[in-house]
Amino acid sequence: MADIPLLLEPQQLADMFPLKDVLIIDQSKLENFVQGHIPGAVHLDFKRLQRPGTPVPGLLPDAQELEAVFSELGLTPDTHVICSDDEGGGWAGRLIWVLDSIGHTQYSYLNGGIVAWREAGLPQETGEHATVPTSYRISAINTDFSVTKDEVLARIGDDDFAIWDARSEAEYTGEKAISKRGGHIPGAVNYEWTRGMDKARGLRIQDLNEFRQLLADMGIDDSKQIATHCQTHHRSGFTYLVAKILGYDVRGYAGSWSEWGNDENTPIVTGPQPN
Ligand SMILES: O=S(=O)([O-])[S-]
Repeated sequence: MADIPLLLEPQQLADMFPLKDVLIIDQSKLENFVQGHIPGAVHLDFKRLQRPGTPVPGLLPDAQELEAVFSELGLTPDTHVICSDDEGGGWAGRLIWVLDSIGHTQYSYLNGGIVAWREAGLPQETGEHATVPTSYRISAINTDFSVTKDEVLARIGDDDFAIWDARSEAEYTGEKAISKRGGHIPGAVNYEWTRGMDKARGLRIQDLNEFRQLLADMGIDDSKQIATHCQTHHRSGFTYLVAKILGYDVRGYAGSWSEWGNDENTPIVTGPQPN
Protein backbone atom coordinates (compact mmCIF):
# COMPACT_ATOMS: atom_id res chain seq x y z
CA MET A 1 0.00 0.00 0.00
CA ALA A 2 1.16 3.52 -0.75
CA ASP A 3 2.66 5.48 2.09
CA ILE A 4 -0.17 7.65 3.38
CA PRO A 5 0.89 10.37 5.82
CA LEU A 6 -0.52 10.47 9.33
CA LEU A 7 -1.77 14.01 8.77
CA LEU A 8 -3.59 13.98 5.46
CA GLU A 9 -4.89 17.06 3.66
CA PRO A 10 -8.33 16.88 1.98
CA GLN A 11 -6.84 17.42 -1.47
CA GLN A 12 -4.33 14.61 -0.88
CA LEU A 13 -7.20 12.27 -0.07
CA ALA A 14 -9.20 13.46 -3.10
CA ASP A 15 -6.16 12.71 -5.28
CA MET A 16 -6.09 9.13 -3.96
CA PHE A 17 -9.45 8.21 -5.54
CA PRO A 18 -10.39 5.54 -6.55
CA LEU A 19 -9.48 4.19 -3.12
CA LYS A 20 -8.07 0.72 -2.62
CA ASP A 21 -7.58 -0.89 0.80
CA VAL A 22 -8.65 2.38 2.40
CA LEU A 23 -11.61 2.86 4.73
CA ILE A 24 -12.80 6.35 5.62
CA ILE A 25 -14.46 6.30 9.04
CA ASP A 26 -16.48 9.43 9.72
CA GLN A 27 -17.70 10.13 13.25
CA SER A 28 -19.70 13.22 12.38
CA LYS A 29 -23.15 13.56 13.89
CA LEU A 30 -25.41 11.23 11.89
CA GLU A 31 -27.64 14.01 10.49
CA ASN A 32 -24.56 15.82 9.28
CA PHE A 33 -23.16 12.65 7.73
CA VAL A 34 -26.43 11.97 5.92
CA GLN A 35 -26.46 15.51 4.51
CA GLY A 36 -23.05 15.04 2.95
CA HIS A 37 -19.97 12.90 3.39
CA ILE A 38 -16.83 11.88 1.53
CA PRO A 39 -17.75 9.33 -1.15
CA GLY A 40 -17.50 5.81 0.25
CA ALA A 41 -17.10 6.93 3.87
CA VAL A 42 -18.72 4.79 6.55
CA HIS A 43 -20.36 6.28 9.60
CA LEU A 44 -19.41 5.39 13.17
CA ASP A 45 -21.44 6.55 16.13
CA PHE A 46 -18.80 7.90 18.50
CA LYS A 47 -20.57 6.30 21.48
CA ARG A 48 -19.43 2.91 20.19
CA LEU A 49 -15.85 3.81 21.14
CA GLN A 50 -16.65 4.35 24.80
CA ARG A 51 -17.56 1.66 27.31
CA PRO A 52 -20.72 2.81 29.09
CA GLY A 53 -20.30 2.97 32.85
CA THR A 54 -20.96 5.12 35.90
CA PRO A 55 -19.24 7.26 37.01
CA VAL A 56 -16.50 6.55 34.43
CA PRO A 57 -18.06 6.35 30.97
CA GLY A 58 -14.99 6.76 28.76
CA LEU A 59 -13.00 3.55 29.09
CA LEU A 60 -12.01 1.45 26.11
CA PRO A 61 -14.71 -1.07 25.14
CA ASP A 62 -13.59 -4.68 25.44
CA ALA A 63 -12.00 -6.49 22.51
CA GLN A 64 -15.17 -8.38 21.61
CA GLU A 65 -17.22 -5.21 21.33
CA LEU A 66 -14.51 -3.55 19.24
CA GLU A 67 -14.31 -6.58 16.96
CA ALA A 68 -18.04 -6.20 16.36
CA VAL A 69 -17.70 -2.47 15.62
CA PHE A 70 -14.84 -2.81 13.17
CA SER A 71 -16.30 -5.90 11.50
CA GLU A 72 -19.55 -4.02 10.87
CA LEU A 73 -17.57 -1.20 9.30
CA GLY A 74 -15.64 -3.55 7.03
CA LEU A 75 -12.12 -3.28 8.47
CA THR A 76 -9.50 -5.83 7.45
CA PRO A 77 -5.92 -6.18 8.73
CA ASP A 78 -4.69 -4.61 5.45
CA THR A 79 -6.98 -1.61 5.51
CA HIS A 80 -5.60 1.88 5.94
CA VAL A 81 -8.10 3.87 8.01
CA ILE A 82 -8.78 7.56 7.36
CA CYS A 83 -10.24 9.09 10.53
CA SER A 84 -12.60 12.04 10.16
CA ASP A 85 -15.26 13.91 12.09
CA ASP A 86 -17.12 17.21 12.04
CA GLU A 87 -15.60 18.81 15.14
CA GLY A 88 -11.95 19.28 14.31
CA GLY A 89 -10.54 15.98 15.53
CA GLY A 90 -11.82 14.99 18.99
CA TRP A 91 -13.59 11.82 17.98
CA ALA A 92 -11.18 11.12 15.14
CA GLY A 93 -8.31 11.36 17.64
CA ARG A 94 -10.14 9.02 19.99
CA LEU A 95 -10.52 6.59 17.08
CA ILE A 96 -6.76 6.76 16.50
CA TRP A 97 -6.19 5.96 20.17
CA VAL A 98 -8.57 2.99 19.84
CA LEU A 99 -6.77 1.80 16.70
CA ASP A 100 -3.43 2.05 18.52
CA SER A 101 -4.93 0.05 21.37
CA ILE A 102 -6.08 -2.77 19.11
CA GLY A 103 -2.79 -2.88 17.21
CA HIS A 104 -4.15 -1.47 13.93
CA THR A 105 -1.48 1.10 13.17
CA GLN A 106 -2.28 1.96 9.55
CA TYR A 107 -4.24 5.17 9.85
CA SER A 108 -4.33 8.86 9.02
CA TYR A 109 -6.21 11.87 10.29
CA LEU A 110 -7.99 13.92 7.65
CA ASN A 111 -6.91 17.41 8.64
CA GLY A 112 -10.07 19.38 9.50
CA GLY A 113 -12.31 16.39 8.71
CA ILE A 114 -15.50 16.96 6.76
CA VAL A 115 -15.41 20.70 7.57
CA ALA A 116 -12.17 21.22 5.63
CA TRP A 117 -13.28 18.77 2.91
CA ARG A 118 -16.45 20.79 2.31
CA GLU A 119 -14.65 24.13 2.43
CA ALA A 120 -12.33 22.84 -0.28
CA GLY A 121 -15.41 22.16 -2.46
CA LEU A 122 -14.58 18.47 -2.83
CA PRO A 123 -17.24 15.94 -3.91
CA GLN A 124 -19.75 14.58 -1.43
CA GLU A 125 -22.29 11.81 -1.28
CA THR A 126 -25.55 12.02 0.65
CA GLY A 127 -27.58 9.46 2.56
CA GLU A 128 -26.68 6.44 4.67
CA HIS A 129 -23.50 4.49 4.13
CA ALA A 130 -23.17 1.07 2.58
CA THR A 131 -20.71 -1.25 4.27
CA VAL A 132 -19.15 -4.57 3.36
CA PRO A 133 -18.85 -6.32 6.75
CA THR A 134 -15.80 -8.40 7.60
CA SER A 135 -14.69 -10.60 10.50
CA TYR A 136 -12.11 -8.39 12.15
CA ARG A 137 -10.16 -10.08 14.94
CA ILE A 138 -8.13 -8.41 17.70
CA SER A 139 -5.31 -10.52 19.03
CA ALA A 140 -4.64 -8.40 22.13
CA ILE A 141 -5.30 -4.98 23.58
CA ASN A 142 -2.09 -2.96 23.65
CA THR A 143 -1.97 -0.93 26.85
CA ASP A 144 1.15 1.03 25.81
CA PHE A 145 -1.04 3.90 24.60
CA SER A 146 -2.92 4.31 27.86
CA VAL A 147 -2.24 5.29 31.44
CA THR A 148 -4.29 4.29 34.43
CA LYS A 149 -5.07 6.35 37.52
CA ASP A 150 -2.48 4.42 39.52
CA GLU A 151 0.19 5.01 36.89
CA VAL A 152 -0.55 8.73 36.87
CA LEU A 153 -0.45 8.78 40.68
CA ALA A 154 2.93 7.05 40.68
CA ARG A 155 4.44 9.49 38.16
CA ILE A 156 3.22 12.86 39.47
CA GLY A 157 6.26 15.08 39.91
CA ASP A 158 8.59 13.01 37.69
CA ASP A 159 10.78 15.20 35.46
CA ASP A 160 10.10 13.04 32.44
CA PHE A 161 6.33 13.03 32.82
CA ALA A 162 3.79 15.68 31.80
CA ILE A 163 0.01 15.85 31.96
CA TRP A 164 -1.92 17.71 29.25
CA ASP A 165 -5.40 18.61 30.44
CA ALA A 166 -7.64 19.34 27.43
CA ARG A 167 -10.61 20.66 29.39
CA SER A 168 -11.83 24.24 29.70
CA GLU A 169 -10.04 26.66 31.97
CA ALA A 170 -13.04 26.68 34.32
CA GLU A 171 -12.90 22.91 34.71
CA TYR A 172 -9.15 23.05 35.23
CA THR A 173 -9.29 25.71 37.93
CA GLY A 174 -12.18 23.97 39.67
CA GLU A 175 -14.63 26.83 39.14
CA LYS A 176 -16.77 24.35 37.18
CA ALA A 177 -16.98 20.78 38.45
CA ILE A 178 -18.51 17.98 36.39
CA SER A 179 -17.35 15.30 38.83
CA LYS A 180 -17.84 15.33 42.62
CA ARG A 181 -14.69 17.42 42.99
CA GLY A 182 -13.31 20.07 40.65
CA GLY A 183 -9.75 21.13 39.88
CA HIS A 184 -6.85 19.39 38.21
CA ILE A 185 -4.20 16.73 38.70
CA PRO A 186 -1.09 18.16 40.41
CA GLY A 187 1.38 19.28 37.76
CA ALA A 188 -1.12 19.13 34.89
CA VAL A 189 -1.01 21.93 32.33
CA ASN A 190 -4.10 23.21 30.59
CA TYR A 191 -4.52 23.94 26.90
CA GLU A 192 -8.16 23.66 25.95
CA TRP A 193 -8.63 21.43 22.89
CA THR A 194 -10.51 23.78 20.53
CA ARG A 195 -7.73 26.37 20.84
CA GLY A 196 -5.67 23.94 18.83
CA MET A 197 -7.97 24.19 15.81
CA ASP A 198 -7.74 26.85 13.14
CA LYS A 199 -11.29 28.10 12.57
CA ALA A 200 -10.19 30.14 9.57
CA ARG A 201 -8.84 26.99 7.87
CA GLY A 202 -11.69 24.52 8.18
CA LEU A 203 -10.78 23.40 11.73
CA ARG A 204 -7.40 22.13 10.62
CA ILE A 205 -4.82 21.67 13.36
CA GLN A 206 -2.96 24.92 14.09
CA ASP A 207 0.47 25.41 12.55
CA LEU A 208 2.53 22.51 13.88
CA ASN A 209 5.73 24.48 14.48
CA GLU A 210 3.86 27.05 16.53
CA PHE A 211 2.03 24.27 18.35
CA ARG A 212 5.31 22.54 19.18
CA GLN A 213 6.71 25.77 20.63
CA LEU A 214 3.58 26.55 22.58
CA LEU A 215 3.60 23.09 24.16
CA ALA A 216 7.31 23.33 24.92
CA ASP A 217 6.65 26.61 26.73
CA MET A 218 4.16 24.70 28.89
CA GLY A 219 6.67 21.92 29.60
CA ILE A 220 5.38 19.40 27.06
CA ASP A 221 8.01 18.09 24.66
CA ASP A 222 9.59 14.95 23.31
CA SER A 223 11.76 14.41 26.39
CA LYS A 224 8.70 13.40 28.38
CA GLN A 225 6.01 10.83 28.47
CA ILE A 226 2.74 12.71 28.16
CA ALA A 227 -0.58 11.68 29.65
CA THR A 228 -3.58 13.49 28.26
CA HIS A 229 -7.12 13.61 29.54
CA CYS A 230 -10.37 15.56 29.71
CA GLN A 231 -13.63 14.39 31.30
CA THR A 232 -14.10 11.10 29.41
CA HIS A 233 -11.18 11.06 26.94
CA HIS A 234 -13.12 12.55 24.06
CA ARG A 235 -11.69 16.09 23.92
CA SER A 236 -8.34 14.58 24.76
CA GLY A 237 -8.71 12.47 21.62
CA PHE A 238 -7.65 15.69 19.89
CA THR A 239 -4.70 16.35 22.17
CA TYR A 240 -3.62 12.71 21.87
CA LEU A 241 -3.71 13.13 18.09
CA VAL A 242 -1.70 16.36 18.08
CA ALA A 243 0.96 14.93 20.39
CA LYS A 244 1.16 11.87 18.18
CA ILE A 245 1.57 13.97 15.03
CA LEU A 246 4.36 15.89 16.79
CA GLY A 247 6.06 12.56 17.46
CA TYR A 248 5.66 12.54 21.24
CA ASP A 249 5.27 9.55 23.54
CA VAL A 250 1.64 10.19 24.40
CA ARG A 251 -0.85 8.09 26.33
CA GLY A 252 -4.56 8.58 26.85
CA TYR A 253 -5.91 8.61 30.39
CA ALA A 254 -9.33 7.19 29.57
CA GLY A 255 -10.56 7.32 33.16
CA SER A 256 -10.02 11.07 32.86
CA TRP A 257 -11.63 13.53 35.24
CA SER A 258 -14.74 11.36 35.57
CA GLU A 259 -12.53 8.92 37.46
CA TRP A 260 -10.06 11.29 39.14
CA GLY A 261 -12.59 13.86 40.31
CA ASN A 262 -15.05 11.26 41.58
CA ASP A 263 -12.41 9.50 43.65
CA GLU A 264 -12.22 10.83 47.22
CA ASN A 265 -8.56 9.92 47.57
CA THR A 266 -6.83 11.43 44.56
CA PRO A 267 -4.74 14.60 45.04
CA ILE A 268 -6.31 17.66 43.45
CA VAL A 269 -5.14 21.22 42.92
CA THR A 270 -7.49 24.13 42.26
CA GLY A 271 -6.76 27.52 40.74
CA PRO A 272 -4.96 28.77 37.63
CA GLN A 273 -1.92 27.17 36.15
CA PRO A 274 1.43 28.66 37.13
CA ASN A 275 2.97 31.03 34.57
O1 LIG B 1 -15.39 15.51 25.98
S1 LIG B 1 -15.31 14.93 27.31
O2 LIG B 1 -14.83 13.56 27.28
O3 LIG B 1 -14.46 15.75 28.20
S2 LIG B 1 -17.05 14.91 28.11
